[in-house]
Amino acid sequence: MQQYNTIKAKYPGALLLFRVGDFYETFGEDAVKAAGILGIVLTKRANGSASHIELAGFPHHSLDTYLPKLVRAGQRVAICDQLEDPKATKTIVRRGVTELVTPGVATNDNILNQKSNNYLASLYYEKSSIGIALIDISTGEFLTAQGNSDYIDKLLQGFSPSEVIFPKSRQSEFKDYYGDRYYTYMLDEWPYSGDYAYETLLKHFGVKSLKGFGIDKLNLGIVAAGVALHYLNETEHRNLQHISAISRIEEDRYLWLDRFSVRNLELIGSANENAHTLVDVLDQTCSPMGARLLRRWIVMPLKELKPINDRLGVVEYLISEAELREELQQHIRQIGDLERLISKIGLQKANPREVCQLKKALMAIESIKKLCEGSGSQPLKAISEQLNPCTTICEKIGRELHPEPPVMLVKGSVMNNGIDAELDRLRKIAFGGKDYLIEIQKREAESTGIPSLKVSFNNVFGYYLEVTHSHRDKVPGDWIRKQTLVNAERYITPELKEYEEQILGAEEKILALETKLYNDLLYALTEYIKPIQLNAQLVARLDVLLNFATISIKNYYVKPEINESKVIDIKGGRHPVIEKTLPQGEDYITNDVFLDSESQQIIIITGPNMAGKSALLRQTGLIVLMGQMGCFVPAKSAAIGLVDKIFTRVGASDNLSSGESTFMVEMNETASILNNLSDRSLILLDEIGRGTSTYDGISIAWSIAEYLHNHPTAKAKTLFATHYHELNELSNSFNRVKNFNVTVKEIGHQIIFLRKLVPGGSEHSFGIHVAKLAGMPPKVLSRANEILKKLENERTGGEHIKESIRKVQKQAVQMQMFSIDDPVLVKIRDTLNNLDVNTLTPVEALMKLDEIQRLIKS
Ligand SMILES: Nc1ncnc2c1ncn2[C@@H]1O[C@H](COP(=O)(O)OP(=O)(O)OP(=O)(O)O)[C@@H](O)[C@H]1O
Repeated sequence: MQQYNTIKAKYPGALLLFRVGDFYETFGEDAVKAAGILGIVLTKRANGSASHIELAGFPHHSLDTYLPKLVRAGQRVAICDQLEDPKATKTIVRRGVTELVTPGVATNDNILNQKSNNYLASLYYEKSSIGIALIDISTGEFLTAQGNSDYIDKLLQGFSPSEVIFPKSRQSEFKDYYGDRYYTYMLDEWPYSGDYAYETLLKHFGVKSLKGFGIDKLNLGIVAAGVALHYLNETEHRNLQHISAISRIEEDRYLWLDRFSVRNLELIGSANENAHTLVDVLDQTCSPMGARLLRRWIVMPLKELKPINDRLGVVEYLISEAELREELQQHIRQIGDLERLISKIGLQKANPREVCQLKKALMAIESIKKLCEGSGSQPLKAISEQLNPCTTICEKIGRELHPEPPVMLVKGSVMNNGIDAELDRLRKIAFGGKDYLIEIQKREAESTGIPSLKVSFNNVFGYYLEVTHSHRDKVPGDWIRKQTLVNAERYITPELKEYEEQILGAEEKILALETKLYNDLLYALTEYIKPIQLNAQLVARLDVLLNFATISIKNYYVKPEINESKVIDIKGGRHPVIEKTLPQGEDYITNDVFLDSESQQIIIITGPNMAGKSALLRQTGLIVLMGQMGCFVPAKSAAIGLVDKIFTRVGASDNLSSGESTFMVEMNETASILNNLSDRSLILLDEIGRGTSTYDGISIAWSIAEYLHNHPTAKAKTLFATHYHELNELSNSFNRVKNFNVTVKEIGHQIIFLRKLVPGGSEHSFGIHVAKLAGMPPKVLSRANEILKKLENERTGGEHIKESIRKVQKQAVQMQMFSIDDPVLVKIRDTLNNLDVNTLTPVEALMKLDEIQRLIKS
């Protein structure tokens, strides 16, 4: 217990699994927790003279079953092993923690999800900027970036780390922003010193500067990255050769999706667990690496023409080459999770069967290389050139490793015959010895005249000769009797014992020698980590492109035309996810959407509840996003002028289920769009302003639309779905605002959703009709209809608001005219422009303010 307590104290906050013989034991509070989580028996054992301590344990070979359960329950688990052979020591066996497994630092296949990365995020705060590093120890990826809290939040959303670490001093800041969204761990301040983190990185990569990685200017990112490595070291992960590079997340290369877009467009996850997401529809990859890369491409589409067109070109080629496509996919299926496999080699944790899989993967890569080489596509040829089947090491594995090795080394027969003379000799003794025993049996049976004589083995006294009682008197005098059974007796002889020793000794030596030879092979493999990692990346890329081709054929997608214009022209567009989930027999109604910065910048979409407004907004976002990912799109045709940012906002009550959005939050977030607009942005606003009273809502929605229209530089393309048909008035005063509505047909008291987008506004919301669809009692419905009629008759509703709006509009126009070149405003602007804020004292600032105020009053 003394040894236990010393080790336990070194890992505060971790649940310690303490190896005792064949068991992992937990004690005290840990035992109570483990018993609860794992459903194992909690017992007590005497601890010193008076007290007792709780105890719960499980057999060591069940670690793979129990460890994931503990980690998934949010525990940090320190695995404490016996570090020497108990037989070789007379005192207490030496023990130490060999791994600290946390949700974000895991290599066990049972903890990891094949199709997603398992990132650890490390954050470092400095004033209003944050540095971030993302590391996946299971794949070797290591990325860094820095920026404001919006950017960092968006990265966290996109990469969804399993654990976030940050300095203790930022606890409240982090909690205020994220609540309990992430599993977190807080570190002391000291590792965050710039020098320490920088040195840690230099040492890890064995370099003199970080320039080669292109991150030398990211001073905050460097601290976060250094601390991430420090944390891996603290959690006893020291063989990190597979983390061979770090790269900058190049913000400017990717289409910016604000964090709401990742969620609202339901790209890789949804607030509603049962909802289908884009990735569910798009993912038919053949390898885990491909599946993971696809997720990355979905949240980080491109925004430069050339790489997008390169991807689209390969997809188009692969669509036309069915045979090549199928052959490539067959080979990719053979490769398995090469990326995680090579990481295990880096961590020196790969088992013999995994090394055998590596050989198969490399052989498949050789075939893929040939197929791509012989293809008629330049980008595929380029992939072929970079693929490296690592023939030398592949042959070495084939020569040295048994073709079908067991998972565990202890089972023996891992290494081939003929690679080590000593191993061959020992095997002859161990296995040939058994033949010899049969010979002894035959010889003794003949010489003693006991035909039923048997040589057998048990754990108590090893090899023995068994004689039935009826032949007892034929037993020679030099045999030593060991055991008497009901109808037989067991004997040993000196000859038998001598052979036994040789055989058992040989088996032990074989295990030791095989272990050494196997470890030598593993070590030799570490030389190949980099080329194999590159292979894994290239295969992932190929897999995703093949996947795009496959699903484009299956789902009737077309090649989009991506261009440098500022026009989005989608004909016959569909929502890729909804079209897959419609009841049988129901067709998705296609729609055209045209947006540009000249004549149709903002479309106000009205229509009854359930008409398909949100679907239309989202499908437009998704089509743009898919096109810029390099995938074909669900439409008849799509010409997309490059989009650099997609912003999405959904009115407060749509988000209520996730408990996140209040009207206030909605407004804050909308403000952030308005401050980050560009000429190539696409904005999807879904019932903004509906979380408040009609008047407030309309006023806010109105002013946002007006702002977007009148923005001096950024004519951001906007789809604005709303229930407030009063907003149709906007088109009267703003020439780039156009009204559309999603049609329905009224037949008597019924409405039929036609779901077609047509020009023009709509007059009602049909909310009461939807209430009927939802099964509201008829009494409530008829009363609602009555009240509606009354309100409409009194004209206190729509018309009243519209009149007020018209007045506001007139004022706005007057204000604008007033502001164009008013000399007072010009003067104020010049005064402000001439200020040097850096040198201004507070008193001077006040005086300037006073001056400006007087100007206005004058
Ligand atoms: N073009 C379409 N073709 C077929 N079905 C559609 C189409 N658009 C939408 N739908 C179906 O109609 C449902 C409602 O659509 P959506 O949520 O877009 O309506 P909405 O107009 O935004 O309604 P609300 O105003 O109540 O939010 C969708 O879940 C989908 O099943």
